[in-house]
Formats: sequence, structure tokens, C-alpha cells
Amino acid sequence: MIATLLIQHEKLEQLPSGGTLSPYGVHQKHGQITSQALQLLSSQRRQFSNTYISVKLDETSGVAVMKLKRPPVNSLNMELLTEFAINLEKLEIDRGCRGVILTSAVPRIFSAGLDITEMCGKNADHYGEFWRAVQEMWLKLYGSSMVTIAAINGSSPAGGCLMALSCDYRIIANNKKYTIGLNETQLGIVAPFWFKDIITEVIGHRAAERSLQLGMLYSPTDALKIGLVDEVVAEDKVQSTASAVMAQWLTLPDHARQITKSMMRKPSLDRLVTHREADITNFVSYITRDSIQKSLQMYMEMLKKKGR
Ligand SMILES: CCCCC/C=C\C/C=C\CCC/C=C/C(=O)SCCNC(=O)CCNC(=O)[C@H](O)C(C)(C)COP(=O)(O)OP(=O)(O)OC[C@H]1O[C@@H](n2cnc3c(N)ncnc32)[C@H](O)[C@@H]1OP(=O)(O)O
Repeated sequence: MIATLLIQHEKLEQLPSGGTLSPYGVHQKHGQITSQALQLLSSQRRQFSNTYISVKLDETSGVAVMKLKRPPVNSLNMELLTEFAINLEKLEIDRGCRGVILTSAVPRIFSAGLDITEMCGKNADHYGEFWRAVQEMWLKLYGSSMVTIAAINGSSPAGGCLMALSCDYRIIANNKKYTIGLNETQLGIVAPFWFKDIITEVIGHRAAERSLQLGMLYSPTDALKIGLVDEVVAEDKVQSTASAVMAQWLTLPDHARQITKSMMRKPSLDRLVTHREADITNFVSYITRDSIQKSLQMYMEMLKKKGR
């Protein structure tokens, strides 16, 4: 599946100008898709659900709601990441879809971040494949031409925070039990350069440096103070606020908004695309270190003890 997605990337890069805005998402809404693909899409419209992702597309508004549904904590394993990238791609090429609201079907949790069991006790090939899937999820989401809004209805540490940061707008439920942030250092690991880049883009260099070094997790109101989220709303208003903000963003002409988004995001996207293989090699050599494996195992044990 990953291979298919990669081939798709290459195809995009070859699209004639006017059909696409950037090589990171499928931006073919105006005339590149075959009639066979269109038929396939229309039969898949409205609602599609996979093991860990459900998607509902409202054809009237052009807005899809994509829900993560991997209880207990929506940890991002290989299957979820792959399903996510495929579903987003489907929406990207669907002419009827202009915006995506990303949220969770699991109560109190947006996403617990990367599934730590994918990074422990496996072999180097597995780690490489897993990291490629993490990169692919990010390239698709951050590079999407659609309006993307994170409706954060629960805790969102590490990779969960990355997903939210990759959207155009973040709304979080006002519940002080929920936390959000890039807490990697608390696990004894380092967030890669592109996690660092994106949080720096959103909250600025000083706040990002402090936040990353200390592995900080913020309450919704503190997250708002540093600009990590755009709005804090009552728990039962998260979805309706996301729909209202989406409607507002969709009043802008797609073409102008998409080119602007692409201009803003291209440097960070290019950086990962250019260094993609080196980033995988780095990840594998880092994660296979004995000291790192030990840190992750200890963290998992701590989580399990806490849950008992
Ligand atoms: C020198 C050069 C350096 C180069 C660097 C190169 C590359 C970079 C290298 C590495 C980068 C890695 C980047 C990593 C990103 C990540 O996302 S790591 C994941 C971080 N996530 C967390 O820290 C969250 C941990 N979880 C929690 O805090 C809580 O579970 C919670 C989400 C707040 C929910 O709390 P609660 O509702 O109380 O649920 P429980 O804690 O009881 O958990 C329920 C079960 O779920 C298991 N679990 C929780 N999180 C994860 C997870 N992320 N992965 C796998 N499993 C998870 C938990 O153990 C419980 O399981 P049991 O029921 O006990 O079996």
C-alpha cells in the first residue's frame, strides 16, 4: 500500500501545471481524473469506513469529517497511518470535497501519538517501513490542498499533536484533563527535524525551543496562550465550531487559498521530501540503540502500571 502511495507522489510531480499546486497531495480537482476513477469515486462518496478510520462526506457543503477510531487511545500504528493516507488521498481527488475536519471517535482521546509498540522490539526493516508510513501521513496531511481543521476532542500528545499541527486550524475542547504537545523528550527520545519545524512555524522559535526541550504538554487554555491551538470551546461545541470555521474558510476561492497555502508550506515539505531516505536511515539507527529501546520499554511499563 505504501508503495502505491509513493508511486502516486511521483505521478503528481509530473502533472502539467494548472492541474496541481504541489507534489505532496493530489491536486487534480480540475480535469485530470479519468472517467473510471470518477465512477469509482462516486460509488465511494458519502461514507467510507475502514478498520481505523471513518469518513463522512457531506456533498452539499463539500466537507468531510474524518474520525480516528482505534480504541483505547487512537495510537498511530502502521495500519492506521496507511488507512489515513489513503483516505485523505481519496478525498483529495474527489471534486466534491473541499475541506476535512479531523477528529476522534474515541471519547477523551484525540490520539496518543505514534504506537510505541511499533518502535519497540522489532527489526530494522519494520522500523524503516513504519517511519515511511509516519512520513507519508504527514506529507499528505500537511501538503493537502483542502482546508483541514483539527477538532481536538481529547488528549493529543506527540504524534497526535503533530497531526493537529499539520491542519490549517485547531479547535480544542475546554477540559483541563486534556493535554496537547510534543512530549517526546519525556519518553527519552528526540522529535525529528520536521516535527521541530512545524511546531516552530506554529508557535515561534523561543516557545518551540522551550516546549520541545521540556517535552511540554499543555492544558487547552495554556495551549491557546502560546498559539498551539486557535480556539478553546466547550466540549459539546467542538464539532459545530469546526463546521462554522470551515464554512468561513470555504468562502474563499479555492485557487487563491490553495496557492497561498502551498507557498507557506512548501519549504518544510521540500525539506522532508529531499531528506526522506536519510530521515528513515536516521530514525532506524536511532531507534535501534539499546538505550532508546530501554527508554521506550520503561515508558510503556510506566503507562501500563498507571492504567492498572
Ligand atoms: C541524534 C539524532 C536524532 C535523530 C532523531 C531521529 C528520529 C526521531 C526518533 C524518534 C521519533 C519518535 C517520535 C515519536 C512520536 C510519538 O508520538 S511517541 C508516543 C508518545 N505518546 C505518549 O507519550 C502518550 C502516552 N499515553 C498517554 O499519555 C495516555 O495513554 C493517554 C493518551 C493520555 C490516555 O490516558 P488514559 O485514558 O488514562 O489511557 P491509558 O494510559 O490507561 O492507556 C490505555 C492503554 O493504551 C496504551 N497506550 C497509551 N498510549 C500509547 C501509545 N502511544 N502507544 C501504544 N500504546 C499506548 C497504554 O499502555 C494502555 O495499555 P494497556 O491497557 O495497559 O495494555
